Amino acid sequence: MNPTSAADGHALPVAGGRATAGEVWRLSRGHRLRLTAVGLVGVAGTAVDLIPPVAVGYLVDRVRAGTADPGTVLTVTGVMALSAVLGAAGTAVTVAHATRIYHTVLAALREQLVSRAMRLPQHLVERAGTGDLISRSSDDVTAVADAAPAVIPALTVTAFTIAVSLAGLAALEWPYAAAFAVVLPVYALAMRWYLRTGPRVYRAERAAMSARAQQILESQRGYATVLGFGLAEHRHRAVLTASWDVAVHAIRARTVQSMLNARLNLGECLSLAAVLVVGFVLVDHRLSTVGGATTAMLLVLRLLGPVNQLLFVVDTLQSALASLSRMIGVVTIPVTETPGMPTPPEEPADAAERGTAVRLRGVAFHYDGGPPVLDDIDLDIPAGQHLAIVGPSGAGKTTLASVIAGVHLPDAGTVTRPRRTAVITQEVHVFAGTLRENLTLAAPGATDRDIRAALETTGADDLLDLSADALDTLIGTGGHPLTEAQAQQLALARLLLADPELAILDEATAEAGSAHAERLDRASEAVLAGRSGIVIAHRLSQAAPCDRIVVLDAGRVIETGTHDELLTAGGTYARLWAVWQAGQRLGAGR
Ligand SMILES: Nc1ncnc2c1ncn2[C@@H]1O[C@H](COP(=O)(O)OP(=O)(O)OP(=O)(O)O)[C@@H](O)[C@H]1O
Repeated sequence: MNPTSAADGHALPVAGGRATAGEVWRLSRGHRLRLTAVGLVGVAGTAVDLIPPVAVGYLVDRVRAGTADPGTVLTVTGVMALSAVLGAAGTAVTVAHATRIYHTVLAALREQLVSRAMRLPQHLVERAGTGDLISRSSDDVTAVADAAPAVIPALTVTAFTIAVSLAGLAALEWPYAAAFAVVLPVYALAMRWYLRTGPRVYRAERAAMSARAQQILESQRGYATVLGFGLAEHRHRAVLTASWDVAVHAIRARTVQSMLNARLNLGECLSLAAVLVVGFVLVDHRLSTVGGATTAMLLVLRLLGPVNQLLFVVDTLQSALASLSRMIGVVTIPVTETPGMPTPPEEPADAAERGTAVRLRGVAFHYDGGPPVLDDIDLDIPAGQHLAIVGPSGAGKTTLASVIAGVHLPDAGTVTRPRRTAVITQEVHVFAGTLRENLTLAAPGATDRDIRAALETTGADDLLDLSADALDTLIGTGGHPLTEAQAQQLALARLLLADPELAILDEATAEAGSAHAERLDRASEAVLAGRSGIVIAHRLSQAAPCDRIVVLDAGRVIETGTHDELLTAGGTYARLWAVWQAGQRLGAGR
C-alpha cells in the first residue's frame, strides 16, 4: 500500500500518519540524544512542581494541630519558593531546547520540500496547480512554525505535568486519583469528537487556502491577458469567491474550537466536584487529613490547566499535523530527473550503443484525463547528430521534447538520454538578478570572458548595451525589461555556457521569415555545434539543416529521413515544405 495518497483527484499527495511519523523520525536523526536530555530535564522540572501542593497540605495540618510556628511557615514558604524557581528553570530549559530542535527539523524539512518541488514531475504540478505547491511551502510551513509555542510545551512540560501529578494524586490516597479517573471519559469523549471533526475541518481550510493562492497566482501571472481582455472584474470575482470560501472554512474551524472549549469546561467542573466529594468523605471517615484533601484539590487544580491545555493544543497539533502531512506528501513524491540537474546514469549501458545519444522505444504518453498524445514512438539519435521534429500544430512535438528531456514520464516504453541534457522551452523565464547571474545559473564557474564569448556566439552581445552596467545590469522582475527575442537569446547563451551533451530547442516565438527568426536560427545552429541536438521545428527553416528529420502527426512518427530524402519521397514533409516555401515567397513579395 502506498503510504502517501492524493487528497483528491488533482491535489498533490498528502502523507499518511505512518509516512509522516517515519519522515519526522528520520529528520530527528542527529538530535535524538539532545531530545532525551530535554525529556529528562522536563520530568525533573515537573516533579519539583509537586512540592508546593504537598507543602500547603502539610502546613494546613500543622495549623489545624496548632503546631505551626512562624519558623515552620517561613521554612515551608522558602521550600515552595525554591521549588517554584527550580520548576520554572526546568520548564524554561526544556522549552528553549525543544523549540530549537523543532525549528531546526522544520528548516531541514522545508529545504527538502523546496528541493523536491524543483524536481517534481511537471504533469503532477500542472494537474495540482502551482498554488497548491506554493501554499505547502508557505502557508503550511507557517502553520507548523506558528504551532511551536503551543505544541512544544504541550508535548514536553504539559504531558509530564499530567503524568507526575496523577502519580502524586495516587500516592496521596488512591480514591483521589480514582475520582479524577471517573471524569476522564468526559475528556475522552471530547477528544474523540474532536479528532473526528477537527482534522477534516482543518484540511478543508488548508485546501481552501491553496485554492485562493492559485487564483491570486493566476491573476498575477496572466496580468497582461487580464488587462488585454478586460477580465479584471472576472478575476476579482474569482479571487473574492476563493477568499470567501477560506472565510467560511475558517469560521467552521473556529466554531469547532469553541465547541471543544465547552466540553473542556464541563470536564473541569465535574473533576473538581468529584475530588471535593471524595475529600469530604475521606476526611469524614478519618481516612485522610484536611491537609491531604487540600493537597489533592491543589493537585487536581494543577492538573486541570495542563489537561485542558493538552486537549486544546490537540487542535493546534491537528492543524499543524495536517500541514506537516501535506509538506511530507510532497517530500515523499518520487521524482524524475530534471534537465540540468544531477541525474542517475541514463546513457545506454551497452558499449555497442555508446554512440547513441538518445534512444526511445515504444514510448506512449497522455496528459491526465486526456487522449493519447504520443503513441509507440521509436527514435535513435547518434551522438553529435541533430534531429528535427516537424509536424502540424498539436501533433505532439513539444510533448515529445518534454518526454525526451524527462520532464514528463512516459506511460509506456523507455527513454534513454545523456546525463547532461538541457532544454529551451517556448517560455523562457528571466530570473530577477543581474545579466551575469542569469547567464551563469547552470555554469557557476563561468568567467566574464566565457560569458561575453557565449553572448557573441549567440549574437546576443547587444544585451551588454542594455545599460552602462553591462553584465551587472539588473533584469527580470523589477529590472531592465527584455523583449521576447532577447529572452530567447539569453536562454541560448545560458545553454551554451551550461555546455550540455544534448540540447533540446523548442522555441516558437519568432515569426517565420522575420529578421528575428533568422537571427535565432543562426544562434541555434551555433549552440548546437559540437553536441547532440533536437530541434522542435516550428519553422521549417530550422529543420532543413538538421542531419535527420522526423515528421510527427497525431502523436505518431509518419516519416523520417534527411531533408533531401523526404523531398524526394514526396510525402507529408515534401507537402509541408512546398507550403512553407510558398508562404515565404508570398511574405517576401509583400
Ligand atoms: N499541459 C497539457 N495538458 C493537457 N493537454 C496538453 C498539454 N500540453 C499539450 N496538450 C495537448 O497535447 C497535444 C499535443 O500538444 P503539443 O504542444 O505537444 O503539440 P505541438 O505539436 O508541439 O503543437 P504546437 O506546434 O502548436 O506547439 C495537443 O492536443 C495539446 O492540446
